[in-house]
Amino acid sequence: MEPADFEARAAELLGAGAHGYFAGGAGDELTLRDNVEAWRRIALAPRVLVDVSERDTSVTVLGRRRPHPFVVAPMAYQRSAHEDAEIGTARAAAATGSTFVLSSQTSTDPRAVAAAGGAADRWMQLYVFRDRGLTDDLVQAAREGSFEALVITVDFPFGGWRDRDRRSGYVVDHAPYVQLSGTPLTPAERHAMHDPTLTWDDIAGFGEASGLPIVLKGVLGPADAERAVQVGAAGIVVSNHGGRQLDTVLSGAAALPAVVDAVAGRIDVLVDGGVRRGWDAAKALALGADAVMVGRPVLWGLACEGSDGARRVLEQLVTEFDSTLGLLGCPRAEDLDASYVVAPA
Ligand SMILES: Cc1cc2nc3c(=O)[nH]c(=O)nc-3n(C[C@H](O)[C@H](O)[C@H](O)COP(=O)(O)O)c2cc1C
Ligand SMILES: CCCCCCC(=O)C(=O)O
Repeated sequence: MEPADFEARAAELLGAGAHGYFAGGAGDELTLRDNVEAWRRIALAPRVLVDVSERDTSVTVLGRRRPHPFVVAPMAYQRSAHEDAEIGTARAAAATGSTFVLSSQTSTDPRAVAAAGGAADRWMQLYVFRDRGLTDDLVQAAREGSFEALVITVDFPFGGWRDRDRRSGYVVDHAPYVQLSGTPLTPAERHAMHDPTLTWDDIAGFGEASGLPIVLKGVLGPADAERAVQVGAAGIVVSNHGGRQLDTVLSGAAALPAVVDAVAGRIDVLVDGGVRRGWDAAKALALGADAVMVGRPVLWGLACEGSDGARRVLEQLVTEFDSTLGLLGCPRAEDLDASYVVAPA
């Protein structure tokens, strides 16, 4: 099976509830679809007669050189996709030189994920729960597991309106690491774990408590990007949470240029939502992103072939990205700029 077939095959393999949870978005899923379409609408503008015999796909993020710009997005409950779960995804990331972000709603103990990933790059995504003890435990696990950064997700004061989950009545089929009780929790109960009182005033405290750089995930506008700089974040992820929170918000691709302008190189900017092909990543870097996060495609690979499937998805993205640099006449990823794309008017 080709990685391109994983999405359809995963729909057959997974139960309707789990598949709807993984695939679905908020409301009418307009943003979910627009995330993918927005990258497709941006045209590439190649240069010719450039020596592209050697290419350099590497980028620098959080002060560290990385072999390519693909970061595995944090995704909850990966055991519902495949028994390899987060350990499988972390191994796939390590095998492909991808940075791996572990969700707060991991099915697997972060220390076990860290052990499986070895020396590979990994960040911990942090949800701030009403029960701060749960959040503190995750920060502690991040320190013990040598996670390099904390990715605080700021677009989830509570869960989005997700019709697929409401209709299916989906209940997570295993006990995640952060488990409030032995009883399986419905999505609504899980959504209610999140602390909706979280504000900008709280962010610096997480950096101080953890000693780790903070990346804020879920910023969509220049004013919030500026505030992220002011509170000392090391980076932001321009993201609408894969279209799962508020339907009809703008795509990461559309939001990116204004955020990049506002940040003006002071901190790193990542983007996610709808990145499906290597050339999508090239467009993101051309518009000023330092790296991209990829979500569902990795999950589909995991669901179909476990860790090997997730690895194959990432390998294909990296190969496509490398090929894009060559055919675009821009052999170094870090030389991509706005002259290589034509965005829709
Ligand atoms: C099933 C699923 C679970 C997710 N869980 C989390 C999570 O625990 N924390 C988080 O910050 N984002 C979470 N996200 C959002 C992703 O990190 C990312 O922003 C999004 O999936 C990117 O869009 P894409 O799937 O189109 O690549 C989740 C996304 C999916 C699809
Ligand atoms: C069922 C609620 C889980 C919330 C955490 C996972 C997440 O971010 C998501 O988008 O789903």
